[in-house]
Amino acid sequence: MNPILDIRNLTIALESPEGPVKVLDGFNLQLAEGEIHTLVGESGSGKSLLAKAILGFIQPKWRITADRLWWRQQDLLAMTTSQRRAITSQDMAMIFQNPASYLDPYVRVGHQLEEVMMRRQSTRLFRRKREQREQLSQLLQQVEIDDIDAIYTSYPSQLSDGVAQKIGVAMALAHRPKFLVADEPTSAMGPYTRHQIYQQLARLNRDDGMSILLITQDLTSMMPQTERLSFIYCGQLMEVGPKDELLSRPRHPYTDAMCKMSFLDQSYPAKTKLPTLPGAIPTSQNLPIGCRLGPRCPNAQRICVQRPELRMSNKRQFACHYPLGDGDDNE
Ligand SMILES: Nc1ncnc2c1ncn2[C@@H]1O[C@H](COP(=O)(O)OP(=O)(O)OP(=O)(O)O)[C@@H](O)[C@H]1O
Repeated sequence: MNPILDIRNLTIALESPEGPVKVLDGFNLQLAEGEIHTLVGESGSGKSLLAKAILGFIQPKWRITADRLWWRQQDLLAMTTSQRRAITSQDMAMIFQNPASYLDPYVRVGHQLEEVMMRRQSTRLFRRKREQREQLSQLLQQVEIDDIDAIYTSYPSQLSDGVAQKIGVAMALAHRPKFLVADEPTSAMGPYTRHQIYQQLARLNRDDGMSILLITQDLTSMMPQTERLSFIYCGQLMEVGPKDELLSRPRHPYTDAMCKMSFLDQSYPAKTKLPTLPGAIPTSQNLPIGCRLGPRCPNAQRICVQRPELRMSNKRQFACHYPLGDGDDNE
């Protein structure tokens, strides 16, 4: 695979009163051209920070290091801010988790959408206002917004969370990006609308070759079209590989737990105690040493205070001293 996005050993350290905290700890991710990839991890595991690091939405006090943070073989960390911005605005887009973070509360939604189209598309396409309006209407229909006139004249505070999220999807897709990072893009939507939005993203993937990194807290909201999955826990990569292999035969105890928690492989009789990992996700001030899953892992032993190497097994990689199904390394 010649990845369009190649991330190796990415670490993001944030300042805290106790000193720098590695909220992302040596993370790896490779994305092939046209791939749909889902990143799964519980709240606070560093998914959004990873997305922001890829797109360059970085605060000056974050310390970011990596052996590689490459986009199409270009080193993003070696670029100036304006070089980076040019690549991001031309090739990439992000659907943010919280629409309020990118909608201006004082400006009508229609005006904000027009601004995005004007900024991101070639002006040649917008010789006439009518053309612009038509394209916007098409875009809004694609994200399942029917009452376009009403939405146009609304202020963000007048939108429901679901509609605001759809506007976020439309804004991200306006310039037909080559790479989309979708951070829980449908969390405020019902299952039918989620399905429609995922269909639309899959269409753009098929027709335009748009690569997609979908971010989610649990497997029930992943895109069904996902080809590969990555599991992240407390900033560390646990396992990555083809979706079907990981779901049918997880090697990492964390992948296994996430599958069971998402009820993917079992149906539970009424009143059965649901499977969860013991304990709670640690705060960033109390991160365990070595494998950060250690204190919650059913397989953990003393050696787990040492960080396990990422092991390669056929098309998957996992970081665990005591993986499930050991002896399967020749799968
Ligand atoms: N700007 C920031 N300043 C300080 N700490 C931050 C900042 N952004 C995130 N964090 C911390 O970094 C860790 C990872 O946060 P992040 O938002 O990436 O998690 P996440 O996996 O996206 O969670 P969620 O699924 O709830 O959005 C958390 O402990 C969070 O509190």
